[in-house]
Amino acid sequence: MRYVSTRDSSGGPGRPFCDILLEGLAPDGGLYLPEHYPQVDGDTLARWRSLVRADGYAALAFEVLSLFIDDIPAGDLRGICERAYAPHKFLDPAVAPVSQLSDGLWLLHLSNGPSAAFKDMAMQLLGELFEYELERRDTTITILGATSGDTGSAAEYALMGKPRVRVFMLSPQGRMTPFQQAQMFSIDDPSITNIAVDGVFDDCQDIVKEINADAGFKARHRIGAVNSINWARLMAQVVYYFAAWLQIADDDRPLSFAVPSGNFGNIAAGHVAKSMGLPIHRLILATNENNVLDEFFTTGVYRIRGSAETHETSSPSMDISKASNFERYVADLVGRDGARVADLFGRQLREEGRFDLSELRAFRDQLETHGFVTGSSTHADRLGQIRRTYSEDGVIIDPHTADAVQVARSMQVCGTVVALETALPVKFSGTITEALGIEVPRPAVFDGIEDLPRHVVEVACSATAVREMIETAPGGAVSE
Ligand SMILES: Cc1ncc(COP(=O)(O)O)c(C=O)c1O
Ligand SMILES: N[C@@H](CCOP(=O)(O)O)C(=O)O
Repeated sequence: MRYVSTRDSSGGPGRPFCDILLEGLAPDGGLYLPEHYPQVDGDTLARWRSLVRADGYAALAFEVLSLFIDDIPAGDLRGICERAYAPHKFLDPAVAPVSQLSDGLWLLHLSNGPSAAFKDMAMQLLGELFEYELERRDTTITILGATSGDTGSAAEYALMGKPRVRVFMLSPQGRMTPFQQAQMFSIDDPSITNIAVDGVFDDCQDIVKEINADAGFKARHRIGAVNSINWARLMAQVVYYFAAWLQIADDDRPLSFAVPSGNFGNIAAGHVAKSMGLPIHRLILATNENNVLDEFFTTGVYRIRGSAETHETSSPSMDISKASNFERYVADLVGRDGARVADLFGRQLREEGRFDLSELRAFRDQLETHGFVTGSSTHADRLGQIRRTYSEDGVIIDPHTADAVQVARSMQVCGTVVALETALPVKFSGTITEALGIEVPRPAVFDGIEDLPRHVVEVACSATAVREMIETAPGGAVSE
């Protein structure tokens, strides 16, 4: 499989997987996509159903990833998957189990990994892939990431102690929950630098993109990415849509997935799974009050918002108003026309802050072809769904999962619906206590993290300031 940038109109040959794994963002500012989505037929799905039952999640991951990666020998890739998805790393050895609520809605549990959020599902794999490829090339990488609360700790847990990796993680100062801050900032590792930026998540993400666009700096420091701008993140997330379907559907019937959405990574993986032939009826996209994506699917207009218009909500990890991965979906909508994507994302968004695809035939047909339906949720909705799910089923869901459950329950989608559970409630205990009046159970592994010393530096919202930090930190520039 070869990969091309969403903004590439050259028609030239694509790049191999391991190159784009390390590169993250394409040099033209676009995001990498596979040249085509590999197709999976009914016989393969039937074989995978037996496989996942007998051999578990890692075996399924190997099968799915083999369709996207042809530059790692099969035996090595199998080992990578087995290490990434070793059952002992997850609170449930099934890795991504499902359960059903009494109203019929299913939950896909994705937050049983080391950092208690769905990001672990991809980040554990990325940690293994980076280590493997850096050793094979005998080189190093400087990971520059942005987090609104969950990507950061998942990445740091996955990369901590890996000798060829340095991490610089930007987060919006004061906008993460006390638990999320404690999780990240308590990490005491000289190769990990937590940077609290005076801004919102989108500012952090913009800094990451600006620094990536500086080709000289990127090459000098071997800048790589762990955000979902890195295709490997999305690819890993595709696996659990298959895992859910294989666990729930015992025939060929389609399922719908309700996905709490911010940066459009999680649901983009669902779009890829559907495009590969997984029987998916609807992709139900749920936003919080920061509803740029809901607005797009309702009107055809994509209008990004600045920090002043980005609400601080009780599902804070989704306080995002510029959804990075949306570019991948738009590339599919415009038939992989790289020049058009470059114009929409590289020019129109920068100059006008918006673009309008309402007249595009593919947009008008998207319900038929791609199956997106959307809605948004409020603080009151979130509290209501947390209360309802607890009182009806004794299950505590986190506020982001509650956004998905709210939108799923408010829609008349026929057939079976699976809501993606994206974090453990302990990460957002304030909101849970507000809803239920109880303390949230805490896995023993997180006991006392708030009392540990904090390792974080505060910087102004500027790429220059971050560049300087990378430049002066130990293990700096690489000389060829
Ligand atoms: C807990 C949680 N749920 C949902 C999301 C939304 O996922 P995505 O950004 O991939 O749309 C995020 C992060 O953005 C998150 O951290
Ligand atoms: N919710 C994320 C935001 C970054 O998204 P990513 O999927 O692109 O890494 C977070 O918690 O950091």
